[in-house]
Amino acid sequence: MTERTLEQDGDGAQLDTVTYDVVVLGAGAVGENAADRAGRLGLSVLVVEHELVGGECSYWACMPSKALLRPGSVLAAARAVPGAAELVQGTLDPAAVLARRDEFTSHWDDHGQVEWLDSAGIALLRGTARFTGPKELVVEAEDGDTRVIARHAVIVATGSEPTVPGIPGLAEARPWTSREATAVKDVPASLVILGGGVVGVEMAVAYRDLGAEVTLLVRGDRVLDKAEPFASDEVAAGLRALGVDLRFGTGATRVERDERGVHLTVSGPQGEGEVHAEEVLVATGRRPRTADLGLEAVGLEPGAPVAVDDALQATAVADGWLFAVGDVTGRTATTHQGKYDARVVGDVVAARFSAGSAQPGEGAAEAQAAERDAAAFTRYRASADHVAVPQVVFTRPEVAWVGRSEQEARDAGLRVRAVQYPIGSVAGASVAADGYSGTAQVVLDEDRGVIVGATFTGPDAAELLQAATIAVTGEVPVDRLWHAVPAYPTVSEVWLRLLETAGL
Ligand SMILES: Cc1cc2nc3c(=O)[nH]c(=O)nc-3n(C[C@H](O)[C@H](O)[C@H](O)COP(=O)(O)OP(=O)(O)OC[C@H]3O[C@@H](n4cnc5c(N)ncnc54)[C@H](O)[C@@H]3O)c2cc1C
Ligand SMILES: NC(=O)c1ccc[n+]([C@@H]2O[C@H](COP(=O)([O-])OP(=O)(O)OC[C@H]3O[C@@H](n4cnc5c(N)ncnc54)[C@H](O)[C@@H]3O)[C@@H](O)[C@H]2O)c1
Repeated sequence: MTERTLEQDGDGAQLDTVTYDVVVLGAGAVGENAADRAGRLGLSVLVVEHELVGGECSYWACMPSKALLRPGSVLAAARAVPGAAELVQGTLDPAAVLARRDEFTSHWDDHGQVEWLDSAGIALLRGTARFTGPKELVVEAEDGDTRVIARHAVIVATGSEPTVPGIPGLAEARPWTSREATAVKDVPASLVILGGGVVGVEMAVAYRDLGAEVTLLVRGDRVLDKAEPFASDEVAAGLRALGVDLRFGTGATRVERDERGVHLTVSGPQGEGEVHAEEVLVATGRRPRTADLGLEAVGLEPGAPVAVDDALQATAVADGWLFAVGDVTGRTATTHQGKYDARVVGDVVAARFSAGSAQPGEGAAEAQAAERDAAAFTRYRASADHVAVPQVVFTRPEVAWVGRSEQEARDAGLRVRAVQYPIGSVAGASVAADGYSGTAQVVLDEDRGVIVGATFTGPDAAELLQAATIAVTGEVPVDRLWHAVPAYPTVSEVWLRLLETAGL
């Protein structure tokens, strides 16, 4: 049910007031999914968005970055197969790559996503939302402010934004963040990247493929510090093979920009030095977008993540009306995992506050009871976040992992054994590419006889991941996995080799 009224604000001005059952802040991929499911049993849902419907992933993150990376990977795949390789001459066509990227971002036009919201019966209010109290917000827009009241629940899905370290001169040097890197119109001749996390390594590959000279400064001693160490080493070797100037133990201490580009004073194992480039990309992590959200009006700390439980309910706010999901929680940092949480929070909100149920034959009271008493791994609890989060890094080699690394498993007190196999040794890999190079590893829980983590590197490693995610999430005993026969000759035959190596 939706209501619209005109009220007077403190200055006597007329203020449009709208009331919805559920209000979602942020129409990124995560907010859209949460809104969709929250409304499925008849609750009225409003989404507030101050930029583009579709959020970061559609316009400045997943989609454009993968559009920039894919052509280089296709070229490399063709070059690894004699017969095709001879026909692949020269390098990428940057203009064509950027044109295809523009198609992926719908030229930064969100009308297609707005149509989807309409078709799903979700209302959209454009403007910047700020809490004024529990279940109450003001949405500021150019054509005036609107007071928004949530009858039952507010779901915060405002995402995250890049951090820019306080290196002297960096902010004034107009650095790129992931936004500029993914929306680039002209490929610079040279790029220096700060940070060896996911954005840093993916953009190093993309810009090298597009013809730029790339320098990657990593303050620690490895890239991708959340990956298994062997995967970090393989990505580092891959970057160097592509011609990236990869420097470990190195940070920028000062940055200046003039008409020739950016000039960084860097400090590393060889002492102080200088790096010059046309542009500098800051890829040093992200923070939740909560600084200007009026969180203080509901007793939360502005700028901090909104902490939530497995039902995605805010843990520090009374009365069970506030929920949060996606990057803003600090709990997930990828679109797929944020959307998983969004499905959970949507179902939780729908069950708690609707007069109906999504389950055939189940009434509202039963749905509420089912949600209230929900155990882990039911549709009402985001349980996979703790044990089975998948991540793919689209470098060359690709890296894909799920669940716990060997070290994380040991730190959690599990008695584990890591089992590795070189993927290039299976018949399917030798068909896929000459000189296929990659590694598969599973982390076996010796006490329970199940896989608690897996990592794959190599061409198209991403496509090996879902089988591992199913094994980890389903806690499939390895004795039973033995009977999941991989087809011959596919790369998936590495599963058989892993199990044999484990002793089956
Ligand atoms: C370069 C890059 C590449 C990535 N690649 C991948 C990938 O390949 N795969 C993957 O799974 N993940 C990837 N990610 C991560 C992924 O982009 C994020 O996890 C995802 O976008 C988070 O979605 P979200 O809906 O939580 O936030 P967002 O997408 O940031 O959406 C939040 C929305 O809220 C709006 N908003 C914020 N504050 C307000 C306010 N006060 N009022 C109104 N609206 C507001 C914003 O405008 C935005 O539209 C990548 C990230 C980056 C930076
Ligand atoms: N393929 C994907 O799924 C994908 C792709 C890109 C980004 N993302 C998501 O986006 C998020 C943000 O990516 P990101 O790469 O910005 O963050 P990140 O946390 O992955 O990496 C940031 C890196 O910068 C380093 N760093 C931090 N401060 C620094 C400083 N002052 N100087 C030098 N280095 C510094 C950190 O040690 C870390 O290695 C990630 O959590 C990731 O999950 C996902």
